[in-house]
Formats: sequence, C-alpha cells, structure tokens
Amino acid sequence: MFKVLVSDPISDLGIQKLVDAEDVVVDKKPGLSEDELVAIIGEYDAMLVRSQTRVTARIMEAGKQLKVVGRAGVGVDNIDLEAATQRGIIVINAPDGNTITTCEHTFAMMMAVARHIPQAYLKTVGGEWDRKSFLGVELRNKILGVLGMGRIGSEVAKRAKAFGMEIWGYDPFLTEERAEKLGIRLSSVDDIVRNADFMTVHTPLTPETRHIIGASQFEVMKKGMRIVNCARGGIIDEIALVAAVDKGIVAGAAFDVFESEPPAADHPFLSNPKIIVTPHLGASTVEAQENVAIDVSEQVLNILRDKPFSNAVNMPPIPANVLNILQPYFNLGEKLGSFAAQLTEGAIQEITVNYSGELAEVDTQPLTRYIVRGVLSHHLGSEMVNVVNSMHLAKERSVNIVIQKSHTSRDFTNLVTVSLRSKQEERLVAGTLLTGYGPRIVQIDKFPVDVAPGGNLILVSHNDKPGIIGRVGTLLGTNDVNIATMQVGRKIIGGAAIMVLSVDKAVPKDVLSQIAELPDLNNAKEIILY
Ligand SMILES: NC(=O)C1=CN([C@@H]2O[C@H](COP(=O)(O)OP(=O)(O)OC[C@H]3O[C@@H](n4cnc5c(N)ncnc54)[C@H](O)[C@@H]3O)[C@@H](O)[C@H]2O)C=CC1
Ligand SMILES: O=C(O)CCC(=O)C(=O)O
Repeated sequence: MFKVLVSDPISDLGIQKLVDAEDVVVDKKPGLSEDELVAIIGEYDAMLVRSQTRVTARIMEAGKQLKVVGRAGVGVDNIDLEAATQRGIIVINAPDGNTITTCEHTFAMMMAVARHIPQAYLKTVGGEWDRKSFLGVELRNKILGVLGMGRIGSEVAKRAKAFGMEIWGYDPFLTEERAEKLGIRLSSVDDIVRNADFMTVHTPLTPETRHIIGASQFEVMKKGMRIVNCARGGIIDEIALVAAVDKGIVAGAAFDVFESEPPAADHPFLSNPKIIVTPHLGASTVEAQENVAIDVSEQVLNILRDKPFSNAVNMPPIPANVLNILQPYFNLGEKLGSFAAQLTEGAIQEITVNYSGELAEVDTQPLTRYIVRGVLSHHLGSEMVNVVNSMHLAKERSVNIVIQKSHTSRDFTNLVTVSLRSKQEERLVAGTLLTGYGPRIVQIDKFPVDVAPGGNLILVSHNDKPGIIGRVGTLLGTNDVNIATMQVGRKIIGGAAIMVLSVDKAVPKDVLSQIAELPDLNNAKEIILY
C-alpha cells in the first residue's frame, strides 16, 4: 500500500483518482510546520503540495521512502530540487493546468490597475462617492511589454490583441518566426522598458530574472508605465519599484506575488495607494485547481506504480518521438546494466555504452539513466538509485560514463552494449529487442548468446569439452535446482566457452562453489535479474 501526504489545500475532485486507487492511502494534513512534516514524512511514498509547503532538504532527508513530490502547479521554487535529485526523489509539476487561469488573473490585475478598481471599491463601500480621483486609461492602442513568452505570456499576448494592444515580447527562446506567428514584436528588455505603456512578467524566478526590472531599468523607463507581476516575487525589485512609483515614473503596479510570502505587515506595497495586490491568487480558480490536481495525481500514481510518467522537473523532458523509440529499451537497459555489474569484479571505474542502429539517431540520455541505474543498483541497492539520481550518483562516485554511437548495426536492427571497467577487469554485455521474442541478451564478453534477461541465471565459464554440460546439470539436479533453459556460447570448437543457465530458484553459495570446482570449469556466478 502506498501512502500519499497532501500537505497543502488541493482540490478534492482533482485528487479523487488517488483517493479511489486501491493501492493508495491518502492523508490530507495541510498547514504543518517543517518540524511536523519531518516527524511524519518517513511513512509516506509521495507528497502533494501547492506553493505553501516548503519541501526542504530536511524533509526529504527524513522521507526515507519518499519517491515523488508532486507540485499541483507550475513553479517549484518551494521545493529543494537539488536535495530531491541527490536523494533520487522525482519532482513533478502540472505545467499546463493553470495557464489560462493565471493569464486571466493577469488581465484582471491589468484592468484593475488601469481603472483603479480596488481603490474605488474601498472608497465606495466606505460611503464616499468619489468620481474625480479615479480617472483611468484604456488598454486600446497601448504597448504591452511581455517578459517571458512561455505558456502564460503567450496567452496574455493573444488576449491583449483582442483589446487592441500592440504587444512587444521578450524571451530568450522567442524566434522571429514565432513572434510573427503570434503577431507580436520581438523586443529586448530595454526596448520594452523604454517604450511600453504596460508591462507584465511571466518568467520563472532564476538568477537571471531576479530583479530583471530594477533601479537601472526604472531610470530609463517610459513615464507613466503600469506594471503587473503575476509570476514570481523578486522578478521586479520591490524596493526600486516603490521608489519609481513615488517618483511618478510608474503610474501603477499590480502584484500577485512577493519576494517573501506572505509579505510583512509593514511591506511598502501594502500602504502605497498606487500599488494593488492579491495574495498569490493567480492559479486560484475551481477549474485550474482541479486541472493541476488531476494532472499531478495521475503522474504520482504512475510513478508509484513504476509506470512511465511525464512532467518531471528534475529530469530533462523526453520528446514523444524519442520516447517512442527508447521506452521499449528502458527495462532491457536496466537489466543489461545490472547483469554487467554482477559480472564485473572490483569497483567500477567506467561505464561505456554503445548504441547502434536506430537508437544511435536519437538522444539516448534517458536510456543511459536506466542503464546506469542498473549498474549502480547492484552495489547501492535498488531503493537508493533511480533514473533521477543515477547519473548524479555515478558522478559523485567518480564513475566515468562514455557514450558511443554506431549508426549501423551488423547483426541487429538496434543493439545496446554495456561495458564496465574496474581496476581488475573489463566485462561486456549486449542486448536487443527481437521482434516476436522481446528483450534478449545477445552477447556476453566475446561470446554470442541468446538469453532472456530475467530471473535467476548461472553464468559458467569453462573449456569447450564433452561432458561439461552433463556434469553441471547433474550437480544442480542433485541439489534440487531445476534448470529452465540453457545456452552455450563459444567462439571456436574446443576453446573457451560460457554456459548461461536459467534456474527456477536462487542457487545456494556452496552449490556454486562445487560447480566452479568441476574439472575444466573456470568460474560460476549467479546473476539475478528482477
Ligand atoms: N501567480 C500564480 O499563481 C502563478 C504563477 N505562475 C508563474 O508564472 C511564471 C510563468 O509560468 P509559465 O508561463 O507556465 O512558464 P513557462 O515555462 O511556460 O514560461 C516561462 C518563460 O520564461 C522564459 N524566460 C526564462 N528566462 C527569461 C528571461 N531572462 N527573460 C525573459 N524570459 C525568460 C522562458 O524561456 C519561458 O518561455 C512562472 O514563474 C510560474 O511559476 C504560474 C502559475 C500561477
Ligand atoms: O498553487 C498555487 O496557487 C500557486 C500557483 C503557482 O504559483 C504556480 O503554479 O507557479
């Protein structure tokens, strides 16, 4: 049974799939402190958060069986991603579910600041009928500068056109072609700051975007600009903004987010009549909360059930066309890694993976993660290593990873070859997917074989002489170990050879030693592939 902790208020309807799952128990405990979370997180496999819970390294350290942290929303700045990656905890988000809602909130804020809605409301409900103080401006024919033309920025731009605005956009990934398609002007931050009447930011908070609008931008800013921030506090320098408002450079500002949330009672925004604020409500609609909770619940279930998942934040995304090619090889890759690790004596110094055939044409990094997971799991334990942290753990242990690609494959459409080098030796295992037969190990060291990668295997190296197979079979039979299949590989008659036996149960150590002591036998190893 998997245990999932929901530590922020998250839509009940959205998490229904998790609640209904027979293999999952969901505990809703919003509003716990870090200490309280540290005390209980050890019993949970997954955690679902919005933006309030700060998922710190301490919490993850205490989350001994935590596999996934699901963020019902976009920004993951409340989650210590580095700590998650180090511990192999997958962090996923729900990037699409709140796009429109946040875009609409941006418009609500832009119109509210253009027409002084909150200020006028307060006076009116206070009994004053003041029609002189709130002269607004139209959006029509104004330049709207958009910093960050991702999901939300692009939706804002689309709607702003309907208001008759001219849109100037900046995003490091915005090309001329896309700008043209969106019907916007590709600009720089400086262009926007000097020319826009309204400006809205829709970037994540990164070292690069932190205070991207600060004192020096306010110095050259078009007088009378109105600024909206429904993305992240800190993108616009709060202190510099207040100064610019006071100097009359900025006519009004609308902020949904703060550098520190909630803001202190004496935060200068809260007493400035030209700055309107909401308490991080960008994503707060029934629809968005349902959407993000559904998205994140589905992916959490996939992860807990060891199924393919999407929207991992601490792993690069895999394009669908690449995933189609690689996915069938994930399991084989992990088993090849595990096989090679069990084969190799001594501390592993280098993992070389050769991809040949169609596989060589795509970005194989996701498959490499599985292979490295297979290699490291043998030594570190499969609980410790997953596809999120496998590369990181290898690097931490100074294991060099070499990737080679051969665009043609001699005998197979696709071939994955994993070689491990330790101080003592270099060993090799290769595998492929055979149509109609599934995954097969087709080479061990220099020997061609045809072995289904699974279960309990015994690998025997011996001299190719008559009678050996019989002797091994008899010894196993005498010890009540049933042989399911057997494969022999050799390069030349009478030379060195290997035998791979698939057996129905684990082989006692003393039986393995007895096999190794048989005449003309050099070595016998048990290899377990789950
Ligand atoms: N107020 C709220 O409740 C909500 C806030 N957000 C926040 O809104 C922001 C945008 O979200 P999405 O559009 O979904 O993200 P997105 O990832 O689709 O778009 C972000 C864009 O910012 C661009 N960018 C990165 N660095 C930049 C820079 N230096 N200058 C200009 N552009 C830069 C990226 O290239 C990307 O296109 C995020 O910070 C997110 O956390 C999202 C949802 C709700
Ligand atoms: O969960 C929320 O309400 C915050 C949404 C947000 O900021 C995000 O998705 O980045």
